[in-house]
Amino acid sequence: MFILVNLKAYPCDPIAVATAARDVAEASGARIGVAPQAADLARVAETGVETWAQHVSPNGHGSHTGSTLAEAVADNGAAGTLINHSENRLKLADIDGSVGAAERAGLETIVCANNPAQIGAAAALSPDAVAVEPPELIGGDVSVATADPGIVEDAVTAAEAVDPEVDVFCGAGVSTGDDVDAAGELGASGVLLASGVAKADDPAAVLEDLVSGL
Ligand SMILES: O=C(CO)COP(=O)(O)O
Repeated sequence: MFILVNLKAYPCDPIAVATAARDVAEASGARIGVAPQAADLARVAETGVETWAQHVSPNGHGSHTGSTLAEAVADNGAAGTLINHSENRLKLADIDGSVGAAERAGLETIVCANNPAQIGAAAALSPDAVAVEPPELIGGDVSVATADPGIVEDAVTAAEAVDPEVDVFCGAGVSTGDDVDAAGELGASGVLLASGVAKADDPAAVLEDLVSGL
């Protein structure tokens, strides 16, 4: 299971979380990534943790003010990028463009989607993974695997029908090792989470619990 911690724009210390994630990953052998704000990518990557961007733009170099260039993200140490997070939704053509830009820059890609129908559409763009995150469960206390297990199973089925090579992750409300285990039992091969770690008093303790069943 891949555990990707999305720091969003939470007011946490990205270096403290990244250092804790690196240490827990090394001690446990689990794969843990951290996705900080774009401006923090290089500092987070310097900790040695697997570093992800929260977004890349569909465009390449040129007159595109305000872009997050996939090439710049890769040059600053990111291994991969989220695309189309529920809080940063893109048009279909731009999701396609961002997947292409990320792949040209050598980044791994996870395209987020709200429901199984969108998961099927996202899988058709051939990212490395898709992630189902019901918006109403994001930031809540109950994990998607508990609150709506059917949406995870249906997302796995939808992606499999389009492209069996595309991994399926899930996210929203994930904060414990039991949540990670439940997601795996439903067919997910990774989880995205944010508030459970970014808002924790002791992120290292939460990360240790998250990997405890792996
Ligand atoms: O949006 C998410 C991860 O990308 C999930 O957020 P929470 O873990 O805070 O529910």
